[in-house]
Amino acid sequence: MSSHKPASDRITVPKFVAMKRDGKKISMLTAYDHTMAQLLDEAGVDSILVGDSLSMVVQGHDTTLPVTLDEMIYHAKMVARAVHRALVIVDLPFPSFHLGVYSAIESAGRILKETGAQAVKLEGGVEQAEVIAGLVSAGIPVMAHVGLRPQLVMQMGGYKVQRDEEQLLADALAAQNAGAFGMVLECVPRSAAAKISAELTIPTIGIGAGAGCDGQVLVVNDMLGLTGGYVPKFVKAYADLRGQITTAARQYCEEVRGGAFPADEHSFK
Ligand SMILES: Nc1nc(=O)c2c([nH]1)NC[C@@H]1CN(c3ccc(C(=O)N[C@@H](CCC(=O)O)C(=O)O)cc3)CN21
Ligand SMILES: CC(C)C(=O)C(=O)O
Ligand SMILES: [Mg+2]
Repeated sequence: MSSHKPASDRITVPKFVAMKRDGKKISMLTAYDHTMAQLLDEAGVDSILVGDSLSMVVQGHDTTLPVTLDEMIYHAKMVARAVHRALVIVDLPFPSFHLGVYSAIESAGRILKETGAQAVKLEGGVEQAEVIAGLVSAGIPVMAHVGLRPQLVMQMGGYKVQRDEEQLLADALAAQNAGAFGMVLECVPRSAAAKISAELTIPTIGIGAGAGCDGQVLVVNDMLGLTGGYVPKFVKAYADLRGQITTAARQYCEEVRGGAFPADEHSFK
């Protein structure tokens, strides 16, 4: 299916960055497949993240560590095929950027070549500055991810609010200086997030980081009320799709069992 929208509608990396300068808040949501990406793009979401959260949300793992680069690429292809306006960003999974700049370019290069996405995201600030700079010098737009970094869950022993302001600012500045075009700020006190956002020229996209960020991101399953297990405190439920899907599926089962479905209009003469 070809797009009828002019190419000028597309949110490119420079347009994404300009939204901060223009004082426009940036909306971002995750998506992992074609249907959801199409819905979000048509709803006008500015950016769609193919997050490694798909390890938990789609694949049912306990952490984001198991998802592979090949699996990220598989999902990113479905998403990018559906999206005409939003900036599509793909998470570099653990440990596809930890073996040095060379391996990071190999991983991120595959994402850009094979999926149709426009940028990658990686967890890290100060300690990933060299990798960010290497990717940028290869022409690959990089979003950083500072604060709570779910790929460090084994070291942290859980998902906790990150309160070391000095470290947070150092990470954010290192990512910006290395050439990142934006960054996610995850699970940091809102005062720290606001201070960092004011300090930086590139946009900050908050998740559990308060209203002072330049944009917001949520895991789409969480905000739609689709997540079955634990949902973090920073999530707002904009729908109850679990309830609606359960009701619909129950009704279907009843109607099949009782013979009410299919009616004549759902079959052929
Ligand atoms: N469905 C889903 N939504 C997410 O937002 C998400 C994932 N999965 N998986 C990867 C990470 C993990 N995330 C999480 C998970 C839990 C907390 C959490 O429990 N936070 C505590 C703070 C506890 C503390 O600081 O001691 C909270 O009370 O919300 C935060 C972020 C965010 N990401
Ligand atoms: C929640 C966002 C920021 C993320 O990294 C993910 O979905 O993996
Ligand atoms: Mg992620």
